[in-house]
Amino acid sequence: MADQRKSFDYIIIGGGTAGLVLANRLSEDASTTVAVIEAGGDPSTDPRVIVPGFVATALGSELDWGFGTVPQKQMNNNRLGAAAGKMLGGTSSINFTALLPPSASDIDAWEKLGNDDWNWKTLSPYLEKVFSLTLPDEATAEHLHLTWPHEFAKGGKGPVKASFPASREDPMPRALVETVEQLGFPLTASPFSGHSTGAFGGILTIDPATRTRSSSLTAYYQPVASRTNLEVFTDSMVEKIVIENNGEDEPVATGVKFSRGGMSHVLHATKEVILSAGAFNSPKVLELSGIGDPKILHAAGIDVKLANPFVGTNLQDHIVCGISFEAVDGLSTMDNMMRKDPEVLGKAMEMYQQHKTGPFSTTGVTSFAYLPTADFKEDTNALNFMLDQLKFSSVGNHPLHTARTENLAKILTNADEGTGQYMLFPAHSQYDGDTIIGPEGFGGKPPLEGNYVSVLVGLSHPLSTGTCHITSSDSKEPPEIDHQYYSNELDLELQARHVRYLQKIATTGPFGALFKPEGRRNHPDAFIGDDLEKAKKFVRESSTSNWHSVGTCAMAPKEKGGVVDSKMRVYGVKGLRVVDASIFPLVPQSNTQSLVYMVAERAGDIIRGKA
Ligand SMILES: Cc1cc2nc3c(=O)[nH]c(=O)nc-3n(C[C@H](O)[C@H](O)[C@H](O)COP(=O)(O)OP(=O)(O)OC[C@H]3O[C@@H](n4cnc5c(N)ncnc54)[C@H](O)[C@@H]3O)c2cc1C
Repeated sequence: MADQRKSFDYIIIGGGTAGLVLANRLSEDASTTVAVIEAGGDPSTDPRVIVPGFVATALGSELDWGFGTVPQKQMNNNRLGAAAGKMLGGTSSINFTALLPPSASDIDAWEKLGNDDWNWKTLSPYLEKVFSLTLPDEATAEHLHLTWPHEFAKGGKGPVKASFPASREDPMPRALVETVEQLGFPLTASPFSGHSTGAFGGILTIDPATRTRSSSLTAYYQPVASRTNLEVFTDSMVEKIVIENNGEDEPVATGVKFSRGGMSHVLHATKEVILSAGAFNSPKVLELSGIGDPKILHAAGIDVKLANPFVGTNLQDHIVCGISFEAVDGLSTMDNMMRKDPEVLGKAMEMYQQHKTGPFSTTGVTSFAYLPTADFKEDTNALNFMLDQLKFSSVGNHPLHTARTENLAKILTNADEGTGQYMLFPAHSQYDGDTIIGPEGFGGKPPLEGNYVSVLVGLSHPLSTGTCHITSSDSKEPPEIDHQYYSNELDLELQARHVRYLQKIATTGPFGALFKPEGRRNHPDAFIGDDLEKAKKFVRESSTSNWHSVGTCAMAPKEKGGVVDSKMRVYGVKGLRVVDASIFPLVPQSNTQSLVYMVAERAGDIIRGKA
């Protein structure tokens, strides 16, 4: 044990993205004692975490919980990877570093469903509190058409450092922006404004000075690690929250039981236990502690302390599918890196070590677009049909389904809102079959021959929801994860339309000029043409997780499937909050790390009575 102290004001379960933000903020007051209990280790000196381009080597290793879904019925029974970081920094230490803030209307929808004060106005100031953004030099900014980030760059003073990965030598990001503009979708506003559609050069949470990963570990923990009122217990697996009935009207969370080095320990919390174990492990810890659906708890042999059938439900993710298009000769892609060509890897290492440039200085993703469903722009019949189907789809498998369909209907009828998030990755990608990343590494499948650029699209507002539950009382056993991707047919319909549209993007304007007209693609079924049914077939067989799982301890009124209230307090238990991606009631358009940081900062203010 780091110390002999056994009692703390706050005990945070999970030193991940949200957990370390809270650890920092709550321990600002030197008279408040804070403990963090983290299952993984401290990767502060691990190159797999520090060097952005090594990200693929961390996936599937001991730094990753290595979860996967059960076979997905609507996806040819494929089992999809469900990676999550297991170390200080959590998933912010293993993610692809893309910084895409949420859209305002999606956050406002959280308030509309019954979470008072959770709207864009109250949440957006935290963007500047969390992130600081360094602009590239003028010539690169000009090359990338970067007119929009200046205001944010001026205001953002937060500890998580962000920068642009694209360089003037790379024609792809600029070409994508110009082509998407030509297709009628110019960038409407800054992606930091909450009201933006169109394409833009991507921002990554990479420190521009050192070209290393900026995470909750580097930004929120390392600078305050010497505080004597903050203790972090690594390699410590939480088994359960201690919940007592002290004769009060409600049970009280009084401490945390965890194992370390084969020994069991208990820490006592004088104020609160805060659960920040992530979208898969937070419901697991609640269930192991006797909070959840009595049927699930009984089957696992656990006594019920508090019945709530919604724990571990409402699991959402931005399911993603993409086409890799064969590049024209001479276009430099990352395919040789993916094939682990020793000469290419050696040169890349030299560039990184000597100049902090080259493929290892980035995670590879360079540009993005938030786009509406292009088909609906002209085909109002198709749009109206979709809207009608949404009305009939109002009975889903979770009470929040109505809020989800209402939000999607609003978005579909507003040309300024995206339904798909497009991403450019400068190499081939193949997602047919199972995509669980094992020790053999990322991708799993033999690399394709040739040079490719992948354009991927993630469904911004999925209607399908799934579950994440324990099947055993043993905390070492993984939870059973079942996203039930595409179980709502409208998800398939929308995704198929987006994926079909990728072909239009890859054959238009300057971006189209980067590909061989009759070139190869990542799968024989990726030659979709106009055929929507073909697109659906490809989507079913070749989609994978965008690693944005959220929602399993939803913040919502209890009757709407809530597990926590709008102050993130677990219903029916005193002294227990959940603060992490699991509380998102509706997954918003965004990459999830930005919102996890924002939510955690706001939670810190709520707990300290500042919000
Ligand atoms: C491979 C990958 C790539 C991604 N890429 C991006 C991206 O480019 N951009 C983006 O915005 N988002 C990305 N995401 C998503 C984003 O990073 C996550 O949504 C976010 O970091 C989750 O934060 P969290 O605090 O909810 O959970 P985490 O950061 O996962 O923190 C949970 C912590 O709790 C610990 N823990 C869990 N159970 C226990 C236990 N029983 N005892 C003790 N400790 C425990 C874990 O080890 C972990 O440290 C990616 C995710 C993955 C998996």
